[in-house]
Amino acid sequence: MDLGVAYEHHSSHRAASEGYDVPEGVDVRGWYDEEFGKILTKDALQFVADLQREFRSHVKYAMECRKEAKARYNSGALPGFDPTTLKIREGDWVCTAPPPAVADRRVEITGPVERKMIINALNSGAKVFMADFEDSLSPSWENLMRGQVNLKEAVDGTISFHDKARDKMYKLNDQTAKLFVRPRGWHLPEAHILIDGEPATGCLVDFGLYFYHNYANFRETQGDGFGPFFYLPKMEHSREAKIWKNVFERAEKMAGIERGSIRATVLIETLPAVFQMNEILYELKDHSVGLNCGRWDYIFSYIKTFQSHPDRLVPDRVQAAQIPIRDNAKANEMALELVKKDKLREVKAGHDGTWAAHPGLIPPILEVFNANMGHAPNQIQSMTRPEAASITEQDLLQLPRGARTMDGLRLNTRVGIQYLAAWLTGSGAVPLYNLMEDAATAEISRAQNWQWLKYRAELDGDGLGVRVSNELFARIVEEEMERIQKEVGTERFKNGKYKEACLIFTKQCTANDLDDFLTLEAYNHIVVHHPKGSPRL
Ligand SMILES: CC(=O)SCCNC(=O)CCNC(=O)[C@H](O)C(C)(C)COP(=O)(O)OP(=O)(O)OC[C@H]1O[C@@H](n2cnc3c(N)ncnc32)[C@H](O)[C@@H]1OP(=O)(O)O
Ligand SMILES: O=CC(=O)O
Ligand SMILES: [Mg+2]
Repeated sequence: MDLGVAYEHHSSHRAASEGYDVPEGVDVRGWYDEEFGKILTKDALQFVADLQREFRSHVKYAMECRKEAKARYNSGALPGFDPTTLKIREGDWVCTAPPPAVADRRVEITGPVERKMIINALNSGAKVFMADFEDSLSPSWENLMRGQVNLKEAVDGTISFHDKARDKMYKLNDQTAKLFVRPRGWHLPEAHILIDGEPATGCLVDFGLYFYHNYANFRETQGDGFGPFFYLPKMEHSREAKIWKNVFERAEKMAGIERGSIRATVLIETLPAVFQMNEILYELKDHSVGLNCGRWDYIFSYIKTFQSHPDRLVPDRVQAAQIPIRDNAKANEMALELVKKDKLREVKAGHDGTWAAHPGLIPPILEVFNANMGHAPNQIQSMTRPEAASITEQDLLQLPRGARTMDGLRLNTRVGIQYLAAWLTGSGAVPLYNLMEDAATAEISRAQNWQWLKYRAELDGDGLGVRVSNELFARIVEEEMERIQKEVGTERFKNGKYKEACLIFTKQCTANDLDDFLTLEAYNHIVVHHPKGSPRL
């Protein structure tokens, strides 16, 4: 496997072999840092290696199954309910009750595992904080390992941060949000940790290190005897949930804690998973704390699943997630109104809670949920949805409606390149044009451009009925790069990774076949192996 990784000397970092004490078969290729060494202990790495060895063939098989499903969709099939699991969909079973610590989750804040953000999020007044190794984190060695250090201190309650420029100290309040951790999706490798000569599975590293170091403290101080708690992203089938169930049970056994202690909320954010919700819950039923929807990845997955279905071209993505607009009171008011409308729809549809990408959104969201949920901690018992039983495959596969415009193509390109440039330099979530952009929204930009190029989509709204072509796209890329340079300034443009981002983004938009994930290729550009004794993979 050639990951095309870079080999660099980090003058401030010592060789891995000088520091990390690794178990048999484990090779840490990321640089050595004393703080990271407290996470990458021999015992913790042994636990990760045990998980990897026990589950790697299951993960490989699940990824092969994804490929087979993709081949079926590419030859015209539509996703649908699996007739062989009808019994599960119609069966009389329930998931275990939510642990008391997280019975009320009416507003949850999300954000990367960055030190200041973790403290701000835990102090934000939200019921839950989802600390993210996924959509909002660029998975560099630095970010991942620093993130583990930060989370350990957060669970210990000792985390602090000094903003030197503002001489401001950050520390935890007495009352904090309950912590959930979102590991990476099953598809991403962790190229800085080799196990038996192969890159480890990214999410097993995220989960394994976090669980190993925090389960005991978490259960004592945060989970009322349960936990730790997780969010599970980007799954496409219940067999992937089953791997998580087995991983959880393996971890519970290692820790000597009761089965069902670890709890997880699954994000339904791929089109195939929409037809697997019961099956996913069934697999995880003793470890479940419900489902949530990931709308941005869902849109991306819709495009990806229907990549060979030109009758399903999607309209302009229009916008990503709202965040407050600081310098324009009127625009801010309008943004908050949009957020409230969106959240009202969710609470009325029976959601027990919702996500906020920024602390400034918590008060308006709480207002909507409090007004509609009253004093009940959730709507599990009170909300009945009789019509849910009659939802058909057709309902879940409606054709997209809406306009495709030149502005949409331009915005996808401008935002996609800027996001990727930020990601390559270590930022996985960025505010762009007053919206929150992360890996999922960037995937929409990239996949939508690909789809429109592939099928020479006709763009409305320009009055000329222009069709998207490689020539048109090349011109747009050039113009949008000029615009980006003007907006960010020549110096930042020159020193940033805009050109590298542009190359990766345009290559993927114009590829003959749609790459499965933008971040899978981009990852090769951020892997930095310590050179000592490391032959090319
Ligand atoms: C599709 C999905 O998967 S959604 C989930 C994944 N995405 C995310 O979680 C994105 C989360 N949001 C963010 O990362 C940030 O809000 C951004 C990057 C979009 C904007 O961040 P900033 O530019 O720092 O925003 P802004 O300057 O308005 O921040 C004001 C304050 O709020 C804090 N803040 C902003 N967002 C968050 C957050 N999500 N969690 C905690 N604190 C936050 C900032 O740290 C800053 O704190 P300070 O006043 O102490 O310095
Ligand atoms: O993870 C959330 C999403 O919308 O994607
Ligand atoms: Mg997502």
